[in-house]
Amino acid sequence: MFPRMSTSEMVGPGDTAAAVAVSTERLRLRLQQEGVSEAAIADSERIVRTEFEVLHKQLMLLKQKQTLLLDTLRQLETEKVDLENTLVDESQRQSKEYGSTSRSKNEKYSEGSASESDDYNEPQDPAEDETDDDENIYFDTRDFLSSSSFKSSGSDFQRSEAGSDDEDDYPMDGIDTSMKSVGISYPYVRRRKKLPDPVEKEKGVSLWSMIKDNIGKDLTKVCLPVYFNEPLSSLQKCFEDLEYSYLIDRAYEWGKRGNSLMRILSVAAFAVSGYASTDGRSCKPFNPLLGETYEADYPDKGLRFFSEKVSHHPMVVACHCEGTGWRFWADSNLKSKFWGRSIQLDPVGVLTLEFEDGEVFQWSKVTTSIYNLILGKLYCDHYGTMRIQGNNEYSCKLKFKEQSIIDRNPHQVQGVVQDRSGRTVATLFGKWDESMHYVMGDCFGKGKGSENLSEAHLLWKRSRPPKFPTRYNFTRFAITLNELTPGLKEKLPPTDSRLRPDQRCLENGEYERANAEKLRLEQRQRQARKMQESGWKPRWFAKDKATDTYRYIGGYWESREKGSWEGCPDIFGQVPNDLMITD
Ligand SMILES: CC(C)CCC[C@@H](C)[C@H]1CC[C@H]2[C@@H]3CC=C4C[C@@H](O)CC[C@]4(C)[C@H]3CC[C@]12C
Repeated sequence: MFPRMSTSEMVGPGDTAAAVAVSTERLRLRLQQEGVSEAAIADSERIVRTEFEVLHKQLMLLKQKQTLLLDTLRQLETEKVDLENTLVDESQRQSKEYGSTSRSKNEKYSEGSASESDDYNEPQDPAEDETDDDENIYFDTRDFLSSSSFKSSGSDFQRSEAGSDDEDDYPMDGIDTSMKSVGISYPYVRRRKKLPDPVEKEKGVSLWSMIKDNIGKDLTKVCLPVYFNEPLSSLQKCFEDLEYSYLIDRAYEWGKRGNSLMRILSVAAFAVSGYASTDGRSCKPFNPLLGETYEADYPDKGLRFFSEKVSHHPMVVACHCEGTGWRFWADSNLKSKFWGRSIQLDPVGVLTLEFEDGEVFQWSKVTTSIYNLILGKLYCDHYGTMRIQGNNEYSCKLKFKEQSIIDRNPHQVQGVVQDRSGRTVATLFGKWDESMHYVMGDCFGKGKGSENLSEAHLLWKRSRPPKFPTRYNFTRFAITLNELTPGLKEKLPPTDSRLRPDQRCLENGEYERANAEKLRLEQRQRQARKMQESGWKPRWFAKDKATDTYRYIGGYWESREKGSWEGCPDIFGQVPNDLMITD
């Protein structure tokens, strides 16, 4: 950040004579021409030399001062970042210590003063300024969750902690009893619980050392060595958003029973739940090659998912998922901004969830920022407003609170469900990395007390961390995504992410080979722009002109059935000579 000075440049005043040689030759000649005496000439020479020395000393002193100043600045910068990290670590540690704090009821809700929240009742205006009032409307969920009133009603909140390994996928604790039958008919599928043990020992490389050479470039296009990657592609990462698909199953069931409020509440919980897997993850997913695909056939979740990289410039990934009684699709493109010590990612694109009965919900993702690129532990946060627009009675507005460095209680999400007249019928609150609850009515509205918060009902709770932790901080679900389950390899098209060699090598911990393969594929990928310009089209998606989004055109699972993958290029293989770029 600051120009470093080499020690040889930092010459002290004592070195002046050695460092500078002033020539008085021309002066002497000139004075001789004038017939000045030798004594006067020698005198003049001495005067010039001493004056110059004084000047030089002053210059050196200034230079030294500048160096010191730069060092102090550098030191301060380091200390500032350290301090920020300590604060963040400390607040995270504190927020983990549930139950250790017990505050009085009055104190408990003091941060959630009732008066500011009437902005929820305003008609929805996309241009409205959302940040101004954000600071005040969040009450402390941590304190609420540790309150005795809540503990009694949610006594089984902790229960799944001790549960057996497999019941985790479908947690029932705290959920309406009538919903317990949803999804129980899905078959059991055996999936792996750990990643392969690494073959090689990994080397540490500093991220900053990589970034500093690439300042000013688009960071998504910077080629980083494989150590910064996790063994998943962005296509597979899309599927991570569906980890808690049982919330959509419940939403479907609620709607079928005529309870559209519970339907939208479950959909809202689903929209938040997708963020839980980003907690503690600090590696980059693989950037898929143009035309790369990923399928996830998960009968154990009652769904099948499919995604394809549909554009390289800009990078767009499209996905389509068919569940039991619903369909979900999205295309996403990230706009990134580099802020020096952090990167801001703004997802562009709409997520759509359509139920068999015709009810449709649409929403967009909030902003994600990645912090501590230079120093400290990398972490990400999500913030902004998410609006879930329904085509029926209700819509929902969720606010993801931006974390500040002194935040005792980060990752908070709060929201309201409103009917068509704009009346708030239910309130949601929780944390994107923990759980979401709802309360009937408008409990943050004007003049409302927060007493009814003790009536909160659990909508979603994050699954337990895996039994075998990975260096990538994968969730149990993420661990299963790149698995080649028995018989699957033979059914996959040659474009599936699971067959990408560098990613497979990384998963196996063969870092050297992974790096070599990554370089080779990146070289290949350079033709992507050319391919796109010369009319390349995605194989399974097409752009819908009316909505400007990519929609699945169908046929993937049918081709898979037949095992015919004509028109699916061998994107991971060697580049045929006629396609090589020679420039
Ligand atoms: C500079 C590099 C090495 C470090 C950054 C790596 C990690 C933290 C970054 C790289 C890509 C990022 C993901 C890209 C896209 C999305 C979709 C968005 O809707 C939620 C966040 C999420 C899921 C991001 C989370 C953070 C992420 C995983």
